[in-house]
Amino acid sequence: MKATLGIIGGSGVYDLAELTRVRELDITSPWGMPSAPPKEGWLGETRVVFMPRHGAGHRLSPSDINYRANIDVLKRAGVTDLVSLSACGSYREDLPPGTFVLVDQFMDRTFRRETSFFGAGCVAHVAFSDPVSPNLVARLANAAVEAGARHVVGGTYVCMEGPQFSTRAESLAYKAMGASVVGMTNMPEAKLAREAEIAYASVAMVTDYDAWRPHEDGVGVAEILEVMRENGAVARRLIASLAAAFPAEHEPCPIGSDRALDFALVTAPEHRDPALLAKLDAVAGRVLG
Ligand SMILES: CSC[C@H]1O[C@H](OP(=O)(O)O)[C@H](O)[C@@H]1O
Ligand SMILES: Nc1ncnc2[nH]cnc12
Repeated sequence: MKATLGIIGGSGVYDLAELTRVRELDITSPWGMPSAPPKEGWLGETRVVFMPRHGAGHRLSPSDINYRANIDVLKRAGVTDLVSLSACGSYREDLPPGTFVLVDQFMDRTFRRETSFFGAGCVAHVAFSDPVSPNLVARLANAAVEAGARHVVGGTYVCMEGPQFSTRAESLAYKAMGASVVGMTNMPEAKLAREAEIAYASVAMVTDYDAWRPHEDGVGVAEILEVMRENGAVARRLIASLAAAFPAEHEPCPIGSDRALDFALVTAPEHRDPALLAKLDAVAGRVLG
């Protein structure tokens, strides 16, 4: 299978100026409107499909993003490997603003989002103990070195609903729970990518220390925007390095992200809802035939 690298740009990353031969893809989704039409382009020999998570001009708040439509459209566009770029707050002194955390775990504290493509009429339970693709993380780590990005491999991203930032009590609680960073968008995005059999990894780019530190003002968006601009420039270099060394053929994921549906469907074929099956044509087409 040919590899296509998907990039979801978060706060501060609304396009990838380095893409060549760019064209907007006209893809509709049975799951509704994606944040923006996906853009196809090339970085060297690597086909890239880019989507700004919050839409043009940062129109959508984290709770209003149609994560299902975004992932479905990226699947239809042929994305095999997906990298999320996200701003985040830090819970560790050793992860100061400017650090890129290649997260390997998530905690989901969201409560106002559609979290699955599956449900009544076609129930599926995908494995999610290891939510990111180790291959992609290894490639991102190499790219981070080349791009001169301060980075760490591994970390736990807690996803809060937002859009307000955490209270100090919440911030201290997430830190005590073992979270490394906090953001508002990687859930359910990572879950949906797994259901769609797309290998996923997230670059969590620290912009602030959230609200847990004593004697410090809480987090404010003005400071975040400033750091975000600097992080965004480094992120673009990182993606260019990642693409430069990206394989032409999709590498099978060692933890099976790209075959997540092999044993996941539990609804008996005769009890499946044809209307839902029709909507699953892209996401689950490989196993539904
Ligand atoms: C503008 S700061 C808060 C905002 O930034 C992060 O978004 P993204 O993950 O898309 O970079 C965070 O999750 C909030 O949505
Ligand atoms: N402190 C924070 N909390 C939640 N999302 C964020 N995005 C950037 N900084 C954040």
